[in-house]
Amino acid sequence: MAEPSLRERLETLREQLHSYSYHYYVLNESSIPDAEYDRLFLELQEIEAVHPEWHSPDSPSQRVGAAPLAAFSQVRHETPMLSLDNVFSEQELLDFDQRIKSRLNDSAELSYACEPKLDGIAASLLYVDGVLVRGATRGDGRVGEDITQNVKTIASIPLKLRGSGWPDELEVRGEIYMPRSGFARINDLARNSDGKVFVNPRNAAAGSLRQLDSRITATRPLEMSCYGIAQGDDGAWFHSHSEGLTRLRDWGFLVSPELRVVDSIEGCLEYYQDLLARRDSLAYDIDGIVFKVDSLALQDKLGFVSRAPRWAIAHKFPAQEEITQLRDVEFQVGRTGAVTPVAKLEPVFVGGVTVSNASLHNFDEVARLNVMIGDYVVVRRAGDVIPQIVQVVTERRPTEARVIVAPVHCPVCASALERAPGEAVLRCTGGLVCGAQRKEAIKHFASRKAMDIEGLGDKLVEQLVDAGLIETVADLFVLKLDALAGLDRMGQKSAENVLAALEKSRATTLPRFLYSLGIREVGEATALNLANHFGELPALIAASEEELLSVADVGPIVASHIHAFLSSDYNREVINLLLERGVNWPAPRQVGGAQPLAGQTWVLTGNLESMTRGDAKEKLQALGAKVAGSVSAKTDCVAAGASAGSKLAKAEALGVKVINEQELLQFFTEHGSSV
Ligand SMILES: NC(=O)c1ccc[n+]([C@@H]2O[C@H](COP(=O)([O-])OP(=O)(O)OC[C@H]3O[C@@H](n4cnc5c(N)ncnc54)[C@H](O)[C@@H]3O)[C@@H](O)[C@H]2O)c1
Ligand SMILES: [Zn+2]
Repeated sequence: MAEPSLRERLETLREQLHSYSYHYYVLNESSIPDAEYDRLFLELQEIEAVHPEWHSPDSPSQRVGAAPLAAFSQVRHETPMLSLDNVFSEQELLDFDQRIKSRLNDSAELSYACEPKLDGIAASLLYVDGVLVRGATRGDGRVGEDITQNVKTIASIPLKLRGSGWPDELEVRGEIYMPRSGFARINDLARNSDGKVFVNPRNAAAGSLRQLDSRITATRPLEMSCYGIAQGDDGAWFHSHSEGLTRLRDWGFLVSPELRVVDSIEGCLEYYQDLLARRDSLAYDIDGIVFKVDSLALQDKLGFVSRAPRWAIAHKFPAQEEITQLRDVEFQVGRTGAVTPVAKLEPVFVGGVTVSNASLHNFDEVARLNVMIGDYVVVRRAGDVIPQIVQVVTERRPTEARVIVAPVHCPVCASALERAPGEAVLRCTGGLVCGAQRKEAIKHFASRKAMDIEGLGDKLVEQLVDAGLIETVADLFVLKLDALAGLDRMGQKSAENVLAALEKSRATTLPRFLYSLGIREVGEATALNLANHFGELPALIAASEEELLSVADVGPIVASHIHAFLSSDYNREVINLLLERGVNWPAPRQVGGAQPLAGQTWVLTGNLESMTRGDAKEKLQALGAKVAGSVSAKTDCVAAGASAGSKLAKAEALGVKVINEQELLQFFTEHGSSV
């Protein structure tokens, strides 16, 4: 009874895997996440293991990659380019080690080379007499595509070898990949120009490399990291994998700086944990670790199976892309009124965390993804980037899937939504009438770089607004102890602390104050420029759009935002209340020519006792100085606090003027900047 259906399952799996592989290897797209592919592949292998009589040489389990595209000329690999077997758990890795040991009668010399498993596309480079003569893809492992012109555009691939001692013929293998920063860059470009947006760096690398026009490849940020040497008959010039790679490095190839050799499987496990912990901070995607028996003599003894060597294994990391269902879409309103569609997902474990929300950014993105409620989607969480929906698994779209309809009214205040011409973003027109915008505006006002009100975090702001205790930022300064202490999870002591922090925050600076107002597109730098330019608030409020345009870094759009904000009666009322309720900053100094440090570059280093480095920086900037992070011959002065280190030493070496904290304080006092 069960037999026929298992057989059917096998056929379905083979068919599906063939189709996914075709998309992946030939079209450079993924129909499903790798993790899903791996699960299906494993299921296939398990059925085939129980039913060896169903063996088929054409099964995906027996094959490497896919046949080359006819558009490229073909390259035959003298030494086949194989795949790797995978393990997903510590136990499976220990089993691998046991298998190795039981195959080798003597495993005394057994050590493993450990390398990151870069997620890109495998390539082979052939050098004759030290000159690159051919580049090829893996293809189906025996026949690949000739991509010589394309690999020549990749800067980390030497066209001629450095040093000496290479064999007459050298075939090097490695992974061509796209670093995450380059991937983000080309996708941003594509989004802004309606170009092709890639799902992940691997697809981007494959698509960029397999171009018939190498000029396109040349514009793509690709790199190649080498991890192997195809041994010809005269493979006697190196005796271990790691030795071979070290030679490659000498000859000018990029070899992973993470390469290590360990003498036991425990060392492999440690290596795995170490790199897993650092995964997000690497410049490129890796999907696991590759462990290889280091000794070539032992590799020879172990040999190969159909699609992979016995002496190597890939220990995969938890997936950074997973499949899940889009349950619903909610609309969030931000500080500037931008309405963001947020995907509510069936919770899924991806990139090391459980993800249940993902931003869909805006309606252009919804349209580009062609995503509907109820769809199965691929969620990617890699590096420190927030989770993204990168793709819809169209073949699994349920019949009851619903279109995501853009709202016409703000979900929070019911004001009309508008979409400025040429903008992808939908905005609530309610301004501070809108509760959502108000909450966000208050959170921003209290934040560290703004009014820096300690203890007034996001949660508390929400509570205060929801309880009707505050409506605007000005209301913060008339909060009563009883009301505060009466809030959930608050208590007398914390309430007192919040009031003390509010009291303390009243004394601020003009740039901070301007920044804290949350005017669209007015960040810290613009706020500082505005303060320096106008010197005092009334002059800024009275400024026309034209006058605003003469401020450094203020263009027409920013000028119109500033003008609109400061012209609103509502906003002016809030500003007046803030001033009435005690928010203040030091009186202005002479504006313009009176900036004693104009044109100078200063560097702050070491620990200051009387103020934070941020405060000192603000004061120096207010006096006209540019504050840099490193010392050079162009530095005018270094202010060094206690235990200053290398920057101080460098200043001294370069003969740059150095002052201590006392002298810095003195300077501030002389120039009317209170501390
Ligand atoms: N999503 C899909 O639809 C789909 C389809 C087909 C394959 N896949 C993915 O591809 C995998 C199978 O593909 P595969 O056979 O190309 O390769 P693989 O990723 O399982 O392992 C072999 C490859 O690893 C690469 N590699 C990276 N670093 C290496 C190193 N240091 N040493 C040796 N090799 C290194 C090489 O390119 C090599 O060819 C599957 O596990 C799946 O995740 C996904
Ligand atoms: Zn609103």
